[in-house]
Amino acid sequence: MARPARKQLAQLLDDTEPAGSYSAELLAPAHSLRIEVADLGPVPLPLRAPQARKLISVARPAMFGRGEETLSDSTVRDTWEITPDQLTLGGTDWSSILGEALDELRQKLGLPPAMSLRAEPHSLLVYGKGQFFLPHQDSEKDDAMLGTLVVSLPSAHTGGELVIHHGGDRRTHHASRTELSLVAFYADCRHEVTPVRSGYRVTLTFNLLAHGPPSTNGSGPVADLTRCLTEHFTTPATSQYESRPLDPPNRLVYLLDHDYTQRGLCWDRLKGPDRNRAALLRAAAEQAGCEAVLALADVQETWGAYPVGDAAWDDDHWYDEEDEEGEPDEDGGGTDADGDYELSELIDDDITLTWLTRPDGTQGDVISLHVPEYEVSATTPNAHLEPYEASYEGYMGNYGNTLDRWYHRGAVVLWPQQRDRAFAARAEARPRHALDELRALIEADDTTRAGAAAKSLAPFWRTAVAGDTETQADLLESALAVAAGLDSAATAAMLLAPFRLETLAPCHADGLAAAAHRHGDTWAQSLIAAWFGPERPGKTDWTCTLPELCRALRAAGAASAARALLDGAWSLVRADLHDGVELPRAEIRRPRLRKLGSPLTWLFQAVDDALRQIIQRTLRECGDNVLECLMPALRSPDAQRTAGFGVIARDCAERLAAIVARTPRDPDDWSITWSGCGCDLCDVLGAFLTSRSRRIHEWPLAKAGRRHVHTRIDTAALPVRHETRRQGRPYTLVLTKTSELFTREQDIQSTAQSDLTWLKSAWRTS
Ligand SMILES: O=C(O)CCC(=O)C(=O)O
Ligand SMILES: [Fe+2]
Repeated sequence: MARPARKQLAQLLDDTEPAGSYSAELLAPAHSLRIEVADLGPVPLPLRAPQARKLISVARPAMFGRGEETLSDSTVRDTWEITPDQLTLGGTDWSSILGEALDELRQKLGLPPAMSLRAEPHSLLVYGKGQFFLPHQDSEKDDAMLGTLVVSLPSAHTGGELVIHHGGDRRTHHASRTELSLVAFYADCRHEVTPVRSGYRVTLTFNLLAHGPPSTNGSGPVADLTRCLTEHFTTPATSQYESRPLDPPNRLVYLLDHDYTQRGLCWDRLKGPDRNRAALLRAAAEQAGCEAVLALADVQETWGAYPVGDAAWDDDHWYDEEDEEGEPDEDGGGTDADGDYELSELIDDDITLTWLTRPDGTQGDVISLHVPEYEVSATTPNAHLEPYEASYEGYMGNYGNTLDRWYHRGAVVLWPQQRDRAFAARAEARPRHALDELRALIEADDTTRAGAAAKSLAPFWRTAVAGDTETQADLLESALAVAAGLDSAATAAMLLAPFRLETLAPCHADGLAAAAHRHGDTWAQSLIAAWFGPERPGKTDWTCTLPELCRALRAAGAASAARALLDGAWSLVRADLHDGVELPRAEIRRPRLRKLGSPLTWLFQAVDDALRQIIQRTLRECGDNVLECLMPALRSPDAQRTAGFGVIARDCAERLAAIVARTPRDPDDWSITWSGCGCDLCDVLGAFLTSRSRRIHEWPLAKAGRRHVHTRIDTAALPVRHETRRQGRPYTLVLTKTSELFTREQDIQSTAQSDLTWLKSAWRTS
């Protein structure tokens, strides 16, 4: 089979890669730089130990940044720092020498000539014996910041090497004894300073800032890339997980090699090879009629893996890094970058876009969009890059041992500009914008286009809208407005169906009413029925909005929508109530029924007369356990103000009076009403239970039979003790009716009596 276009495209971009590198080094004569430190004066170079000690006397322990904080922790970073305000850098030729050096470094980093680099002093660092800086990444303090420049001053020392990591590769830089050594590296490179073993290491660090016009048109094989894009967007996709061919993809996600911050992600500040590749892709996108934007991707890979020997990370790693050259090979096998695990096969990979810039490149949005593998293209496989996190799991069921690795990568995301396809591609990432665009079309009376665009959302709309209640709440109002403006009732229903009932609030009443007017009552009823479908809420808490929501719906002329919501809500509460009253165990049943008191109150406050009467009748028909729901509801602060509760109070009073009036059980009546499953064992058990006189039953019974009888007794919560006498064969099951048979009934009667007294005074029932 021909290679998919997205793979050809990745290959094309590989062939055109310029000779850029993630770090670059050069030397400059020591005399070109003159450093003056406040309170000390000029610092002669090469530096000697007494001078270094003087520097330390005006320095402070260096801090390091972690997230938003700046910390001082000598187990992470142990070095002395002099801040830029204490420094004056000069020398007759310094600015021209630095300018030339920066231009050479720019070239070595693969950046175009149109771009210029500027170095902004950050600090002067002095490392004495044993001092170091653990692996870290510098924070990008400025939008234009591209990386870091470290200028090591000539000074005799051993150890104290600057080690720069990128994509499984690392480079070690030793400072010169006689010259200035300049090392520049991109901001996404982890780097460290190994402990100084003797002497002093002194460095000047600079933020590297990039300036220059954005590169607009990439040279090279734009025509081939254009052909690949066209092919990608017109050929049915194939997925390793699906045998049937899919629709042609609506998106191509090309993964870049470097990681970027949200602020730092823009076309003219891409790093190393990313820059040229993105420019080529952008030019090809224009030719192929595609939109191209930048994005950030979170990538997770799961590999089959096993540890190699015992090469664990140990304290000596500072000194033996040359021995650890672990290169992953083409197919991903081989040793991982740490040299700790042998990778076997790639089990799974998962790519999520987390940030998407706007087509005009000005801003971006936080998104969470999963990208299927048939939309992904990358010249550099993840395995060739350095993960920001890795975790090894021992034996994992089907897969044996696994190694999970996580990467952050920049990405170029492309989609066909063709109207509806571009709309769909953008909408999946940003449903909010899709709704705004649809509203704008509707407001401009372009309902034909709005209809077609809205319809194109169908394949992914449910997933796109399936966020938390807050996300949904942000979308529902617009979705209702759009639905009300669409000609097609089916498309309007598709747009609204994925919202959940919990999201629906009184503020949505007007929107829902408008949509119901546009598409009819039956449409609204079946939409609401869909909200009560399999994805309906598991709990009934959301019903607290019903009184206000239904009042607002009626006021907006959508009484039938209100009724549909109430019918649905009542059927959920009714089902919970019926399940609840049947529970035999009081300790489980009581709290469940008590909790249903609130939804029932809200329903009463929301319903019309007809439904209220239906509910009252249903409650009347329930068994006496329904009191465990109704009495707490009648005692709630809202009860007196709730229409229809007077009738409930009267019904309860009648029910309670009947319970109080029951003749107490004869002291010699040990009969228990019960019915079993109809099997022979249940027949025997039933005969014993219903007998007035028998209290104890001794029953030789094998294990399976004993278990059946236990289960029957326990699930019905019968006042019967069951014990097994482990003598003879089979053992004997001894059943004993307990006095709870009497006390339970007495308790029910005395609770009923006190409830009745309270009802009579609080509700004036007679
Ligand atoms: O001293 C060095 O070479 C590097 C210091 C460093 O990494 C930093 O200041 O972030
Ligand atoms: Fe650093």
